[in-house]
Amino acid sequence: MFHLARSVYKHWNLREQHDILILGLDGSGKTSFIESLKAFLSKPSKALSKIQPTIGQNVSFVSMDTHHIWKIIDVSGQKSFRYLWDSYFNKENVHAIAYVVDTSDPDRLQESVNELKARYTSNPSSVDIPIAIVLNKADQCLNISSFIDQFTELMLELDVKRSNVFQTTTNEPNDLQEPSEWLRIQLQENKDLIAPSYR
Ligand SMILES: Nc1nc2c(ncn2[C@@H]2O[C@H](COP(=O)(O)OP(=O)(O)OP(=O)(O)O)[C@@H](O)[C@H]2O)c(=O)[nH]1
Ligand SMILES: [Mg+2]
Repeated sequence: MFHLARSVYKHWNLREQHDILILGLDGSGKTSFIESLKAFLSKPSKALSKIQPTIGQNVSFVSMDTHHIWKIIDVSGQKSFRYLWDSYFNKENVHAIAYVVDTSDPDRLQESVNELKARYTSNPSSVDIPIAIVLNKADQCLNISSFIDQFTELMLELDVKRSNVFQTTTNEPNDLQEPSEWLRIQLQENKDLIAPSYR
């Protein structure tokens, strides 16, 4: 009886963990996006002005509620670290992706599209991973439609099952509501394809 009660108690206390991969070119605003998400969720967060370019990768854990935790993997976008993207861009390793794009720099739009496309080409089953395309630096964007068109076309061309496009400015934490809520729903609805881990 004691053992039964203990296992019920243990099961009740287990939390669902989802691993969220944050990718995008250097300087697109990935680390700012993560810190802004923490601020939106009223968690301790770093001042955006103190963020330095990421060297390699950083992992942080964010409690979403009493039963759900996100392991957020922030990988550097610098060219010399992009080889690291490949080790995560795989449905065995992540439950969802946020792909952050700097919309203040149209000259790098094609590079951003090409880097994402290349990951799907080498890992075709990644189309099962929900992906939020985060069109960031909306405060400095002059022509958002070319970004929306290119990424929407890419998602259709690759037949990605669950994708959506969002516009954000990282010093507006409320901008994080829509992408985080969308990801939360996708993670639950996609459980049959990519099961969470428990901790
Ligand atoms: N105007 C504006 N600047 C932003 C926004 N988000 C981030 N930035 C700035 O963009 C620069 C790069 O931000 P990071 O968050 O370090 O970018 P990153 O993608 O993590 O870069 P790496 O770690 O080098 O891959 C910083 O100066 C940020 O303050 C935004 O929404 N609007
Ligand atoms: Mg960074």
